[in-house]
Amino acid sequence: MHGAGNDYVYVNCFEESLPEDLPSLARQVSDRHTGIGGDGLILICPTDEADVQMRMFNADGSESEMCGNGIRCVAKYAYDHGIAPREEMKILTGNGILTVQLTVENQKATQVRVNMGKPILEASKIPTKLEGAPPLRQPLDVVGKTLEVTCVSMGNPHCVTFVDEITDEWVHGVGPQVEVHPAFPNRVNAEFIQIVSPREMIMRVWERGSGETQACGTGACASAVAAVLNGLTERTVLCHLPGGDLALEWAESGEVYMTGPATEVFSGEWPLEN
Ligand SMILES: N[C@H](CCC[C@H](N)C(=O)O)C(=O)O
Repeated sequence: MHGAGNDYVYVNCFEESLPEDLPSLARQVSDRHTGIGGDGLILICPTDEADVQMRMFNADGSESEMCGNGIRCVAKYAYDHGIAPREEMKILTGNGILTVQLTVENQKATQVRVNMGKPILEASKIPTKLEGAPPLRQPLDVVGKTLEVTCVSMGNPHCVTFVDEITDEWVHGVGPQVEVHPAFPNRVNAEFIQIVSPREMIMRVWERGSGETQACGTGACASAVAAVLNGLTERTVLCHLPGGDLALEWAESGEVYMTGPATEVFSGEWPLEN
């Protein structure tokens, strides 16, 4: 499945039992040459705390607290496959229980609106060694330049840099340095944002553990919060990503809402003895 091109291999753990070593399974299935191919592995699991539980692993096998494009696909899968045939659903994540609202056409979910919860702005909870709540336009030294970054967590850590034009040099040159910068004890996702208007922005991302992806839902939410805090956009903003568009709203109530697509591409079998 994919959400705006951010593709993961999903496993229905209501029906499958998996090996202990999930990080190595994530690395194997994510390989686009020797595996199935994806930005990572997402498990759809039974839980008595919500309709389903989501666990998400990056392509390098590291587990993340939250995945915005992933939660939309988890909700779609749970609805379409009868696990939770409800248009409003609760999903347990590493960032708590989140509520999603499905748009259904011909008995299939097509669009999903997620209440992503409130952004985490305390530097120590992002976590980052930079100062601030949140760190706003803080200096971050990388090879050859000092960035001005704004850091926000949506349950997972994000480091946002506003640029005049997003280039490969930013994403593939600077992104990997930001990901592993010592200012981020748990590493970080690195977003690069070009503001188009007070209600529109363009984003590319170098993800923690996966490299550049076509979209990043939590990253888009974190970037919208950073844009509002820096006075660059209104609280409702359309985010254009290489894989598609996400509609974001940082409501006055404090919650961030994200609306976007979710697509099931194909299903198949992966021989576990691989
Ligand atoms: N693509 C995901 C984010 C994955 C973040 C992951 N790379 C991390 O380690 O936090 C999304 O749509 O939110």
